[in-house]
Amino acid sequence: MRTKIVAGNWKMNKTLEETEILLAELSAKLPDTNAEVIVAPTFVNLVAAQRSLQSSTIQVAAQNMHFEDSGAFTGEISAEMLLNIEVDVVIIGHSERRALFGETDELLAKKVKTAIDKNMKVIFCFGEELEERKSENHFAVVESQLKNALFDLDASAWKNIVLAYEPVWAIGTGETASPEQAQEMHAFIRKTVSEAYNTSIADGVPILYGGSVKPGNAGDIFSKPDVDGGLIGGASLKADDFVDIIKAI
Ligand SMILES: O=C(CO)COP(=O)(O)O
Repeated sequence: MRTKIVAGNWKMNKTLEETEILLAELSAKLPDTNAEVIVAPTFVNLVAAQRSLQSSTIQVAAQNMHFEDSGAFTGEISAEMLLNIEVDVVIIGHSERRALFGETDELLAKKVKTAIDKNMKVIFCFGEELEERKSENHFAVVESQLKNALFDLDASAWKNIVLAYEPVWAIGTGETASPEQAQEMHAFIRKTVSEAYNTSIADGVPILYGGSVKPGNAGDIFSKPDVDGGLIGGASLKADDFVDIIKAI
């Protein structure tokens, strides 16, 4: 049985006060669930989030990190700094980091390697753009994103990897991949991991779907056999919506 995960990527949203209010609400309303629940507030609010969630099962993740431990990297945050505040989950490779901040597969491979070396859990994001789907290149794009950033990892690393398939055309657009499109791609991803490693690694790795997941569509998407949960953007910023999505798993 694979781990089910519902993770909220808050992106560049919520002040300190808003973070504390949302987490208090979420903690109070969190349903009984076997799924892991993760929230990723912005860096400056991670310490407060950890404090607010001290007696909760909700885990805290960072949205990004640098691959070096320290040094002259203005504006960056290291794995060491995250671990020092007890954050051991990190989102790497989000399409906004790739598209808006120029993060390449090569850079992402370094970040993943550092996080894995430090025994952190990595939520690795990838997915095709609209043009790539229209030209039917989506499988090739996803395969190369996985290969370039992950397939040099030792087999033992995979116990700490979570994959998050986020088709760029579905992020923040209100347009979701259909449950069938998500299942088709997730099955392809699992096959690709199986060919690169083995079936036991492929069967064990949680694959999340992300892109306009809402309370109204979460149940259908999560019902697919290769969809192990979701990475939620906009709908994770409202406690009631996020709770309803958790209930749908
Ligand atoms: O990018 C996402 C999560 O990382 C998805 O964002 P939305 O749920 O707002 O489409």
